[in-house]
Amino acid sequence: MQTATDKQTETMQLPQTLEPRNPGMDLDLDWVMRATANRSAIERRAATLPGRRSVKKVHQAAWLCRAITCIDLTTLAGDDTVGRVARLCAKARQPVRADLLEALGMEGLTVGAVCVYHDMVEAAVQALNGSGIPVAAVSTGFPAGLSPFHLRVAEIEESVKAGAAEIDIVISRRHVLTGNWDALYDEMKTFRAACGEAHVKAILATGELGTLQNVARASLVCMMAGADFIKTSTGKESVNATLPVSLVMIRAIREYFEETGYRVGYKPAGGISKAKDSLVYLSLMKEELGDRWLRNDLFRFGASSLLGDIERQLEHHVTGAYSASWRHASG
Ligand SMILES: O=C[C@H](O)COP(=O)(O)O
Repeated sequence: MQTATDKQTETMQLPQTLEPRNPGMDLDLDWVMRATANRSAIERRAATLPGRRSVKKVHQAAWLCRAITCIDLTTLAGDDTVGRVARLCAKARQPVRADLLEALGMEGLTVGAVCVYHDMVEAAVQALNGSGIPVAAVSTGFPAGLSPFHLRVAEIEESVKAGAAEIDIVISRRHVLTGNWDALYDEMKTFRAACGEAHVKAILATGELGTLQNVARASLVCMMAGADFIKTSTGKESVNATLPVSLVMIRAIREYFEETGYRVGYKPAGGISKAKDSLVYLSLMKEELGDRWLRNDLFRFGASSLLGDIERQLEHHVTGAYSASWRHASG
């Protein structure tokens, strides 16, 4: 008989490439200026999310495995070394202990990508050779994005040359804060072109954009300029991924899809370290955008420590030893 995990696994044969691409469009300033965000309504809706039973217990292990496939396993530290990146890549190839994966019928499971600074791209590409796991490089003067423009463009080109298949660019927050949407569009379009065949994620650094309305408008402008993903944060701002910001960005993605027919991906990043939070995000994607956005070509977590907690929770699922806090959180 087919188990719930089997059913989930069927739809978990995930593409490792990000299709279809968003070609972008001309900047539509009227549309951008129409975008608003009602903070209190957004916050009320966001507040209901974590308390709800987001995923039935019988499906939790399969959903946690799905969350793993959506992780951009990240190290972005000044003291990164080739050795640390090699260890991270080994974890990316086999994110959970083999006996747990076997017990769950999830052999062959990998994370979505490995995310590093430019200098570590080559080491990651080598360590992931043959695995099909792409390397994502943070770029354009990450995290502040304040280096000379031509150097930011050159950094993208260097990372692509070194083998990065995905580029996580940071936008100039000042363009948003001053309402200079033309400048943001041109910047994003130039970054997009420099990526060539590599997919581009636009990091909005939402914690520095002032208002949810700015988040909505910046999301639209980056999608119009051809972003394949929009991403909340670098992980280095004082406020990173939050549920209210996620709702605003996800709804911008929905609006863009309804208007253009192109699907843009979503990547919440920074401070997501608990398995139960990953389930809240997956439920949010399912409720707001539908099942298509539950695959890793359209959804990623930017996270350095989420995998460890998911592995612990999967162990509890396999051994039947749920922690009291997990039981409480998941109903
Ligand atoms: O893009 C990924 C973030 O930098 C990771 O942030 P984190 O270390 O808080 O998980």
